[in-house]
Amino acid sequence: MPSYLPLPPSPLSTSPYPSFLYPSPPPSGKPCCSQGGGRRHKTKVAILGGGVSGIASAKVLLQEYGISDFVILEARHELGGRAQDTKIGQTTIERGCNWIQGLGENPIWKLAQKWGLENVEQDYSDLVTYDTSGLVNDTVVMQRYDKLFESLGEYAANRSEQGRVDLTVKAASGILGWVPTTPVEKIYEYYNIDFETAEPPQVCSFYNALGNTEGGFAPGNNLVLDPRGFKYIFQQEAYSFLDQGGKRDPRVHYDTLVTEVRYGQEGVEVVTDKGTIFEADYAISTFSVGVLQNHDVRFLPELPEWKREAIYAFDMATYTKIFLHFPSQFWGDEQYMLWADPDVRGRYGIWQNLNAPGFLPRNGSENIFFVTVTDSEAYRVESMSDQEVQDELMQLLRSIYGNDIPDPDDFYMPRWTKDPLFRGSYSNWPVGELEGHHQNLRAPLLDRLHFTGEAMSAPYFGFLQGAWLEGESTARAVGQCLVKGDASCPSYEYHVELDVCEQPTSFTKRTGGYGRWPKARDQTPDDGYERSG
Ligand SMILES: Cc1cc2nc3c(=O)[nH]c(=O)nc-3n(C[C@H](O)[C@H](O)[C@H](O)COP(=O)(O)OP(=O)(O)OC[C@H]3O[C@@H](n4cnc5c(N)ncnc54)[C@H](O)[C@@H]3O)c2cc1C
Repeated sequence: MPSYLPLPPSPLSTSPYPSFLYPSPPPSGKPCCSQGGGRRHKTKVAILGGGVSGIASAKVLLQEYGISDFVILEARHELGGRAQDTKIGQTTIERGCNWIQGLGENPIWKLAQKWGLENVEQDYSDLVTYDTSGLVNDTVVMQRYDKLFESLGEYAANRSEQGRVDLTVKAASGILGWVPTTPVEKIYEYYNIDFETAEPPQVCSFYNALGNTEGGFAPGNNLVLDPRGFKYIFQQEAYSFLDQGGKRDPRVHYDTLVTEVRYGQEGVEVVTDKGTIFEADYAISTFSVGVLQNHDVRFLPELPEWKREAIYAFDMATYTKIFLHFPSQFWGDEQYMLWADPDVRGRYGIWQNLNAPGFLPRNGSENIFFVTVTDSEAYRVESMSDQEVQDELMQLLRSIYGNDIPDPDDFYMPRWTKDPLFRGSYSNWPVGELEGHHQNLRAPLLDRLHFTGEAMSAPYFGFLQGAWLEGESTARAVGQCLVKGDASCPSYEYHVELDVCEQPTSFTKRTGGYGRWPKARDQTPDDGYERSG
């Protein structure tokens, strides 16, 4: 048997809590319930999902271990996963990931350079704020928040060093004196926390969610503005090692939905919606934690309780960008406009100007203003029609910029939570998720069924680099088992039961300092009104 862990005991034998979903037949050597009359294909490794993690896994298997006998099973018509785009007017806009967050050694930055991806430096401090009274003097609030953010970093490090328990970001902020009460204070906090984590401070783990936005790499957040879309670099990278120009490599099965994964000590069987069964020595699941939480794929035997605990203890957050295309630009040149809603924190709060200097040309035909909503506001808009959302947005914009502004001539809003292939936009580390939970999230089952994807990356969860690096590292584990034999499989830590006293959380997860935000102004912008403080 592989040495990496004691065999997880049968879910039924360790846990009095099987889920009520389906009966769990006892695990045997063969993948559970090995039967079914569909077409059968044998392969060494079945990669489930062709997003960034799936591509990185395939590349490592092939280039580092010489394993060419793999398949990628992808439900969509193309590779890239959450790197996907559409057009508004004549402009390509990113439905999903938009920034390269962290430069230098960040593998995503390296791919961007390798494939010549067009991107522009983002300046989060280039902003104006409005509330119901008009343009707001926000300097004092910003300075206070920026100070708080610095102290939060130090406080987290000190607490963690002393072995003190994790808190929510809201609790930690409150302890340090930040209790936002005005709409401007609330939107500025939202800009610094929710706009990154896609969940509110009362949910986010102080130690783990408040990391470094550049993900430990050299500072810099660059916005991708490329007509070929962000996905271009991932697809090009895949095509560079796949056969037949990539797109037609028979190992990549597009439009193929995985419906069931049967795992045992000798291998894995993967059943698709086409009735085909892939018999693999190993499988690598790249499904988002949202997909795992929603039972979109049936696992047999049922995932053990410790695995389910890890899956449900983590969060799949929702971050929704709503794009409006106008015949002319009526907003300012700043990169950001913050709206401090008087009633609901974060409602249509963060606007981005795609016509800022250095972005799309000003006064051309492509005038794009887009707003981001998260969490409960994202769920709210997802349940509304496009027209209802557009009407609300236009009412707000007219209250800010006047009744004369034109109607949009194009509109686009994705619905990530409703999409069964994703069930949200990216993961977030909530308070209550222990390091041990996260180790359980990553741990393979019976050494045969591996789990990868952005959520499994402790330092870079949520980010593209998390997806890429985790895909690579999982493929290395599988490659080692295949090439050197089961006895050399790397070990993964996992815990059938988590004892809170033995599982302290710490603030060392995300390396690279605490410079995630704040979006402090380097200098006071010349925006035509007097600032105090
Ligand atoms: C709105 C939004 C904004 C974001 N912004 C940024 C950003 O600016 N910077 C950044 O670094 N990251 C950002 N991210 C996160 C980033 O996109 C993800 O971390 C990364 O793309 C995840 O890659 P993955 O391979 O782990 O997962 P995925 O991309 O989810 O790959 C999984 C694949 O599995 C497929 N699949 C799912 N179910 C099945 C099934 N049953 N059968 C077959 N195939 C299936 C899916 O189609 C998908 O292709 C953003 C994401 C979103 C949605």
